[in-house]
Amino acid sequence: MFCLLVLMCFGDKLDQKQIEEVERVERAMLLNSCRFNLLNFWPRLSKIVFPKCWSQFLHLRKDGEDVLIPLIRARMKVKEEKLSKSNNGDDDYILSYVDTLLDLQLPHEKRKLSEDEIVTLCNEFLNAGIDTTSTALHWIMANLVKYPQIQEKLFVEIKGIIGEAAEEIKEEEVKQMAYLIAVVLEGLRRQPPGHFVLPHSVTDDAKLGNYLLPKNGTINFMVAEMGWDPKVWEDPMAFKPERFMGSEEVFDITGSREIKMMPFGVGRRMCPGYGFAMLNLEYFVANLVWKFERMEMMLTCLRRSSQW
Ligand code: HEM
Repeated sequence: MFCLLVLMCFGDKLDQKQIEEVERVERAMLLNSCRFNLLNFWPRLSKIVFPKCWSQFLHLRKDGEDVLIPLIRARMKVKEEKLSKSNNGDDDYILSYVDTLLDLQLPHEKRKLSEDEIVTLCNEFLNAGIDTTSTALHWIMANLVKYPQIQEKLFVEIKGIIGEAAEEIKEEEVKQMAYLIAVVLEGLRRQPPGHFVLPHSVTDDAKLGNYLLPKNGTINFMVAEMGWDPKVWEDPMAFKPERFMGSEEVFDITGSREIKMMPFGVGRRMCPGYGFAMLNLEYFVANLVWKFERMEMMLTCLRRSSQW
């Protein structure tokens, strides 16, 4: 997952050492982010009140820049070389996240992003996309191990669509697998990777039931509890993908019609990576179930043949 996101971010396959460096700086930033939140309360004052925390933040930030800026500059060079080539329709060039950031023109300020801003956006992209997806994948696979009958049903669906001989399930095939999609949705309902969204604030005084939400007040949402609400979900703590089956339409995870769960948030600030995350989860779950079940079958045959 990490290598995939790094490839999408920088467009080049990095070597193991570079990947490890990116992982080290991203992890350090992520693990310390709660502590550094302290500095947000009153930024000018908190720098003075918490000097140790501030200097650790600057140190980690500098460490991150030292690792990411050379990768961004290398990408800039590759992009310039590509532009200078007469043949522009060149084939193995992958458009990366950094490419789009380098092209971006801020409409109001009429300027491009600075290197510093690009580093921040790459940090956000990598930190927001990696642990969320891998945590969801871990939980879904754990449920499939716990409930072999669900795994079996999924295996039968996959076999029916791709045929017994196929080695790998492709991107376009996973979208035909209704039960697979239901398994992924049930995983995100039952164990959403984030129990909250990012902090939001109300732009005006608002009333919610008997409560007043004052203008600029920070609010958040109990994402996990929404998915476990017995008024909305029957037997909410059970893992039952079937609850997402039986309707003609695919469940609306964006909450644009009604909000029954919101693992990716909803509205304008909803996770921009939700389509990619869903595809990743469907792809990995399907291929893991397919490969390991087939491997298990082969091992059983081998075991049997050795007994004969
Ligand atoms: C299962 C996987 C994922 C889950 C559950 C998830 C969930 C979320 C949630 C709850 C938010 C906050 C939304 C809000 O505050 O209203 C968010 C924000 C965000 N996500 Fe995801 N996410 C996932 C995967 C990804 C991936 C793969 C990417 C990128 C490739 C990504 C990029 C982002 C970014 C950049 C933001 C910040 C958006 C902003 O500041 O407005 N996420 N995500």
